[in-house]
Order: sequence, then structure tokens, then C-alpha cells
Amino acid sequence: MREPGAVIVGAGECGARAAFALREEGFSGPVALIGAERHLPYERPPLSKDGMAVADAPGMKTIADAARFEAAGIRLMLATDVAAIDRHARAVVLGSGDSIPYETLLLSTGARPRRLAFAEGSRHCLYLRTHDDARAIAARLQPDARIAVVGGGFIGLELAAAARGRGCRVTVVEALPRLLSRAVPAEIAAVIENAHRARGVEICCGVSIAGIADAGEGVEIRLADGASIAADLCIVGIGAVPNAELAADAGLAVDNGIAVDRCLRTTDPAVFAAGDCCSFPLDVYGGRRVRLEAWRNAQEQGTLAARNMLGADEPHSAIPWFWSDQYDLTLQIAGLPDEGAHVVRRDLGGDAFILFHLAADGRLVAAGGIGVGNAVARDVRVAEMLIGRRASPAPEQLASSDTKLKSLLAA
Ligand SMILES: NC(=O)c1ccc[n+]([C@@H]2O[C@H](COP(=O)([O-])OP(=O)(O)OC[C@H]3O[C@@H](n4cnc5c(N)ncnc54)[C@H](O)[C@@H]3O)[C@@H](O)[C@H]2O)c1
Repeated sequence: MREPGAVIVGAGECGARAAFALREEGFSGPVALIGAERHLPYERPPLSKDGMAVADAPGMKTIADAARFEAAGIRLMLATDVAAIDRHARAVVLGSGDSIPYETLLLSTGARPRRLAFAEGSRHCLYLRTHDDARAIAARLQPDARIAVVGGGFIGLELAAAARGRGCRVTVVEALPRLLSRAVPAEIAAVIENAHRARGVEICCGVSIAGIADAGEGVEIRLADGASIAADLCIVGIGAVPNAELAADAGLAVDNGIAVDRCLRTTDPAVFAAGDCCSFPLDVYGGRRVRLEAWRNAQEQGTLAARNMLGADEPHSAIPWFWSDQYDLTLQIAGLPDEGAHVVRRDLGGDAFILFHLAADGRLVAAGGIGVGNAVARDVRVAEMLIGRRASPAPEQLASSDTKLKSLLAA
């Protein structure tokens, strides 16, 4: 039996950051990082963004090379399935039957694409989550290829932009009345929709799929309104499902993901969860429980979980933040727009603008911007700090470009 140490299940961004953070925090016991994929831990954003836009297959942006893991004394167990958590014995049980004992365990198991029942069995419907998925999709984004995208969310739209960039003909089918309705305000989503349409992407919103069938070397997508789309490839991006089964089977609480407290601890104090797989309470929104599927959250929570595995007992306090790049547009959102009761718009020059979402009591709860250039990133960054300070800036000042946003930090 090996000496128990820190075991991390899930070798994506979150798990890899946690493993290194354990060392940076001075932990000298054994660290095992177990992942189902065969690749070294890598960053996922390029898979739907710049990595996919280039003409050849997407490269891999690894978080660290094998030598760095080795130098840090991190036992990297790739292409390894974890079958169960034996909480009584404090061990994870591998698919091979072997057990790895733990003193503290981190579940950073991520999420997987939600499957579309109509697409089951089709050779021409693909999903995107992993580097291997990205390579399979990239190989089929040939000039003039007809690409149908089911789901007008982040995966669908970033890939639609990449496919247009490669000269494909693209149609997006979204079930809801507008694009990006899960996390993006309508006024910002409209800018993105216009950008796609201006580049020749066909967009059908408020339309359900009635059936999908492979037809020769392509696929036919039948819509509920009677229309049909013939495509060479159908990309399905209809949301993600948290990988919470290991936790649920081990008797840990699950509530839209593995339920953790503000310090990322599950209902077992020896087991933590972080990243896309977990739901956690956000103090800045009165303890509202959220699950974030975002790159920066995975990094921040991986690092925080490591500290708390070593007893730091620090609550998660970061403000939710994500970005998307489509064509020359950058979209960034900090905070949770649906916490707002009213919206103030500030124009940033060119066509760029930012929307500030204020709660009924005047507190700034979210800010989302879109446009070309770096003004959006600069101002969303300031807004994020204001949200973190629970500031209630005057709406006139937020709206006026005569007021430097940064000056509100001094108030
Ligand atoms: N820039 C980013 O932050 C970024 C980029 C890529 C992926 N991601 C994350 O990866 C995860 C998966 O992305 P995603 O785009 O699949 O999810 P998403 O939730 O962003 O979008 C899914 C879209 O599919 C639509 N939809 C659902 N069922 C449908 C159906 N049957 N037919 C047509 N449309 C349907 C939804 O209404 C929604 O608009 C998300 O959590 C996303 O945030 C983030």
C-alpha cells in the first residue's frame, strides 16, 4: 500500500493547476493526478477559438510538459479511468481494479457535451470537448463544406466563426428564440448574430430538430417547421452535463453538479470538488448556488481547492468571468447579468459598448461588453473590481464616457 497523499481525479485545466498549487503551497507528500484522456493536461479555449481557426489541425497548448510534472513530483496517470471512490477506505478505485489511497481527494472531473438523441448513431454528427474531438472536426472543415451547427451557444457560434474562416458554408439552428440566451444579454447577442449574418452564416432561431439521418456522405437535418438542411457535417453544441456520477455513487451531495461549500468542500470533509463539475455558493450574490463552465473559474478553483486541501479554509470569492472571440469581436462578461434589475449602457467608441447591470438597490452585479479592440477588456476588468467591492456607482457616471471608469474605484 502506497502512502496516502493528495489525489486529484480529472486532469484538465482545474486538476493540473491544483496539482502544481499543492507543491507551490509547500505540500511534500504524494500527489497523483489521474485523467481519462491520453494527452498531457491542456487548455480547452483554443479548441473552439484560435486553434480551430487556422488551416491545419489545431495544436495543443499543454499546461506543462511531462518533465515539469516529474520535477514537481506529480504522479501523472493518463488514460486512466476511475471506477469508484471508496470513502470508507479513503481510496479511489481504478477501472483496472487498483486502488490509490488518499488523505484528501479533489474531484475536477469537468463536464461532457449534452447528447442529442436524434444524432445517436450518425457518422456525421460530432461534439466538441476534447483535443481529439477538435481534430476530428477540423479535418472536416474543408472549403465549401456544408456545416450545420445545432445549438447557438458558445461552442456552436465559435465553431461557426471558425468554419466561416475556413471557407465553409454554415447554418446554425437554435431551439430558443435567440442566440446565447443562457448567459449573454439580448443586446450583446444581437451584435454577435449580426456579425455572423454579415459573413454569410445562416441562422435559424426558435426551431426544433425533428430528425437527423445520414444520407450518403452527409447528413440530413429535418426541422419541426418542415424545412430540412443537407450538410456534410453536423456539429452539436447543446450544452454540457457535469461529470458528477462518481460523487453521486459515493454518496456525496449533488445539486446541478457536485455540491460544495464556499471552501469547495463536498459533504465529505476529505473530498473537494472544483471547476465545471461542481456547484458552489457565491457570497457576492447572497450565497446563490452556481455552476460555472469557464476557463478562468477552473484555474481559480483548482488553485483554491489545493490551498483548502492543505487546511487554508479560504472561501471562493472570485467574480464569474468569461470571454468569447468570434471574428474580430471580443465579448466579455463579469458577474451574473440575471442578478440585475436594470441596465445602463456605455459606449466605448467604434461600435463597442458595455452594459452595466444594477440590482434594485443600485449595486453593480454584472457588466458585459462587446466590440473590436481592447476597450471592452479594459472596462470589464474595472467593472469586475467594482462588483467585487459591492459598489453602487451612479448610473449617470457609468453611462457617461466623460467619467473615467477607473475613477469610480476611488469612490
Ligand atoms: N467562450 C466560452 O466561455 C466558451 C466557449 C466554448 C464552450 N464553452 C462552454 O462549454 C459548454 C458547452 O458549450 P455549448 O455551446 O454546448 O453550451 P451553451 O449552453 O453555451 O449553448 C447551448 C445552446 O444550445 C441550445 N440548444 C439546446 N438544445 C437544443 C436543441 N435540441 N436544438 C437546438 N438548440 C439547442 C441552447 O438553447 C443554447 O443556446 C458551455 O458551458 C459553455 O459555456 C464556453
